[in-house]
Amino acid sequence: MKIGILTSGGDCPGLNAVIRGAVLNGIKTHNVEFVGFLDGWRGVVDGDVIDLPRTRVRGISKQGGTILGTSRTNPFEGPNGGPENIRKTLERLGIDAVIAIGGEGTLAAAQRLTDAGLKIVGVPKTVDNDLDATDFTFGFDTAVQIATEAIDRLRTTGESHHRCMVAEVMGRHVGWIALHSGMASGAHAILIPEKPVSLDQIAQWVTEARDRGRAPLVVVAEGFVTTDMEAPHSERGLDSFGRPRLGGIGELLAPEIEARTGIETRATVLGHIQRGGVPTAFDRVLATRLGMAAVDSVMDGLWGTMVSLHGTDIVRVGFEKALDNLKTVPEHRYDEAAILFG
Ligand SMILES: Nc1ncnc2c1ncn2[C@@H]1O[C@H](COP(=O)(O)OP(=O)(O)O)[C@@H](O)[C@H]1O
Ligand SMILES: O=P(O)(O)OC[C@H]1O[C@](O)(COP(=O)(O)O)[C@@H](O)[C@@H]1O
Ligand SMILES: [Mg+2]
Repeated sequence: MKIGILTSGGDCPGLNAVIRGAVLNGIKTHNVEFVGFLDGWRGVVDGDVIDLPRTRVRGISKQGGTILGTSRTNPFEGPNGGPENIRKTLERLGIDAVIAIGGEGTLAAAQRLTDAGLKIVGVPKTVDNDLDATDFTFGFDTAVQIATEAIDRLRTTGESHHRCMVAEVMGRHVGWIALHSGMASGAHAILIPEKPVSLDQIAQWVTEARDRGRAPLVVVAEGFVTTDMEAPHSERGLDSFGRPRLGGIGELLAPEIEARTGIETRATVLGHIQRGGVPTAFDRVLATRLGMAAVDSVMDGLWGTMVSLHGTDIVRVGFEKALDNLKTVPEHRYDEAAILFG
C-alpha cells in the first residue's frame, strides 16, 4: 500500500511532526510506503510528489513549517483538477489513499473529493484553533507561547515609558490566541471577534489600569470589531482564496485609545512570527499522535473522517462535524477573562 500526504492552507508549527508520526507508524506497524505531495493540493493536481522514506522524516518533528510546502490551490480548478483527473493521477502514481492535513478549506475540499469516491483521511490544522469537533489543534499552543513571550516584552517597555501597549495577535474569526495569551500575560483588556466592544469601554479599562499605577496592556485579535465597525479591519486586499487579508486593527485602536485616555499608546502586530519556528512539546506530541492515528484510519478505510483530540484521546469524526460550525470562544470563557480586565 502507498499513502500520499499533503499539507495545505496556512502553515503552523507541528505539520512536520504529523508527517513523521504518520510515516513511522505506517512503516513500523503497517508496512506501508509514503509519498508527499508538494505544495498542498497543487501537488495532487499536478502529480508532483517526493518519496518519504524513514530517512526523510528523521528529526523533523521539531522543525517549524512543512517539508512538503503548502499552497491555497483549489483542487477543483485548472485543466488537471477535479475528482476524475485526480483519480487518474493517483492511479498513475500508484497511490492508494491520501492523508490531507489542513484547516476548514482543505477539509471542505477533501470532503467534496471523498463524496466523489476518493479515499481521503484528514488531520485538522489551524493555528487559530477554530475547527470544531477537536479540543485543540497543534500549532495553537506554540502560537500562544510565542505571543505570550512577545507580550511580556511589550509589558516591560510599556512600564518604563508609562505607555499603553496594544498587542495584535492572529485570530480571523475567533479569539482563542488573544484569550489565552492575554490571560497568560495579564492583559487589562482582551478584544476578540466574538465580542464587539465600544471604544469608550476599552478606554475605561485602560484608564482604570493606569489609575492603579499600571502600564495598560491591550491584546486584540486581528478579527476584532468595535461596536461601531461593520467588518474586521482590512487594508491589504484579498488573499489567493479571495478573503480579505486582515491585520492593522491595533494601529487603528492606538490613536483612539490615546485620544480618549490621554495615555501615550503604541501598537505592535505580531503577525506571522506566531506561525513560525519550533513547535512546543505539547504540539509535537499532539501532532505526532494525530499523524500516527491518521494512518490507522487509512488502514481501517475510514474515508471522509478526520482524527481529532477529545480530552486526552485521539478519536475519529466525520469531516462534516468539523465543518458544520466554527469553534468560537464561548461566552463563559470571555466572562471569566473579563473579571481580570481594567
Ligand atoms: N469549499 C471548497 N471546495 C474546494 N476547495 C476549497 C474549498 N474551500 C477551500 N478550498 C481549498 O482548500 C485549500 C485550503 O484552504 P484555506 O482556507 O486557505 O486553508 P485551511 O485549510 O488552512 O483552512 C485551498 O487550496 C482552497 O482553494
Ligand atoms: O497570511 P496568510 O497566510 O494568508 O494567513 C493569515 C491568516 O491565517 C490565520 O492565521 C488562520 O490560519 P489557520 O487556517 O491556521 O487557522 C489567520 O489568523 C490569518 O488571518
Ligand atoms: Mg482556513
